[in-house]
Amino acid sequence: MREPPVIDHRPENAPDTVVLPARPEPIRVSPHDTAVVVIDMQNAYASEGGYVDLAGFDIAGAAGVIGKIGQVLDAARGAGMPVIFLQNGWDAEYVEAGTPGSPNYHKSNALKTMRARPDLAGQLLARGGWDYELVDALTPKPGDIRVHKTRYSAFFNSQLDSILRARGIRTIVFVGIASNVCVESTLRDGFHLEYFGVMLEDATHHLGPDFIQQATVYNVEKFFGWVSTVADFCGAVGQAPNKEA
Ligand SMILES: NC(=O)N/C=C\C(=O)O
Repeated sequence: MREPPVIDHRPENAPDTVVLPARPEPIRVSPHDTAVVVIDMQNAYASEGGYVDLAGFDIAGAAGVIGKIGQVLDAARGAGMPVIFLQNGWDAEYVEAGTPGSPNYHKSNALKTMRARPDLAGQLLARGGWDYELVDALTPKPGDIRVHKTRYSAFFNSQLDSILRARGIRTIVFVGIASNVCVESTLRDGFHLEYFGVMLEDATHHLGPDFIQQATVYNVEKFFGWVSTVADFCGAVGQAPNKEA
């Protein structure tokens, strides 16, 4: 079988690019125009006692993902790529969460859990609280960027698009939780905004049964972007000249 062609959106012979092995095709990336976007690695989504644990989802896979994301971030920072952490949630009064006139009010499992358990009122995904904070192991380093978001897609009503465009970013490497909700929503919106989205499948984790992860990987690979792995990402960007050098 013939090898698939390398996907490359830059002029021929653009400097400082490396080929990232990916499905369905390898894709050429450059530290000059690639950012790593870390979706919602907050206690809410990755720690025992956080929102998704309290809401009854299985978070057993989250611990492994934290370590994988740490490897990705070390490689990205070493290559001079921007690292952008998204944090999902709302103000302490939950104004940003929406009223009963918002679908979010009815679909958010955090809001539903708090309505079912009044002892948790004010604790889930509220800015300033433990649940909203990033997990300790992924504390941002100097130069990393944090962006607040209030809905599943990190592009909606946030600073993300401006931050990426101001830095000339064209390719976004996605890691984080949950593959099938905020990662996929953001990658899809990125596609419609003309970003090339790459999901590192072993640095993401899903909410729901295991087939859900496969469904997201299928959607990304077939319709919205590219799927790669932590080892391939670290191997590829490890060869890229550091743009600060
Ligand atoms: N970060 C996410 O994918 N969030 C998914 C569900 C939620 O925030 O309720």
